[in-house]
Amino acid sequence: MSSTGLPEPWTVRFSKSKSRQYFFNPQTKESQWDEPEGTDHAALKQYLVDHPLRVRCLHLLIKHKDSKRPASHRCDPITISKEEALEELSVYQHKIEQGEKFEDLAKSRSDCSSFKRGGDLGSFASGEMQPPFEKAAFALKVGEVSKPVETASGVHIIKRVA
Ligand SMILES: Cn1nc(-c2ccccc2)cc1C(=O)N[C@H](Cc1nc2ccccc2[nH]1)C(=O)O
Repeated sequence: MSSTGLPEPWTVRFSKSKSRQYFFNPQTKESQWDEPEGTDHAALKQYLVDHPLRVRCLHLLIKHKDSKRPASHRCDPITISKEEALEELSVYQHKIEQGEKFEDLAKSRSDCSSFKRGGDLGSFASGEMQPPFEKAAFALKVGEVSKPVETASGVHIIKRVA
């Protein structure tokens, strides 16, 4: 039995087309919706808590002059330095710690086009976001807020919501 709770060599994957998880045997190339016979259901459940196939996050992005796309619905062009962006982000970090709603802060300040949805990026799997963002997002527990995260887009605060 592997740490997944699945009998070897079964793995668990996510079907984007069906928006549900499925099970795949890399030896036989079989795939199926149901858990394979002999699955330790409790161990599989815990594995998926510790290793989510997908996460859903909100984020607040502050771009700077060296961002890969230094443009925003808020103002063009963006001229602040990365240091100034980090300084401003720390103000929002404090507001979040003081209980201000993440969505409201993202709507008012985020330079990502997801601002209109309170920074909601929807759910995503590994491989869909820039690596530093993915690493930070998948390390969060549901409800947790990250420390500042730097990507080529700028500097972010991330909140995992599912
Ligand atoms: C990844 N993504 N999703 C949306 C989005 C999602 C839902 C609704 C509207 C927009 C926008 C983006 C996006 O790349 N936006 C970029 C900025 C950006 N760069 C990111 C890097 C990682 C995660 C989110 C990021 N957002 C932009 O507007 O210049």
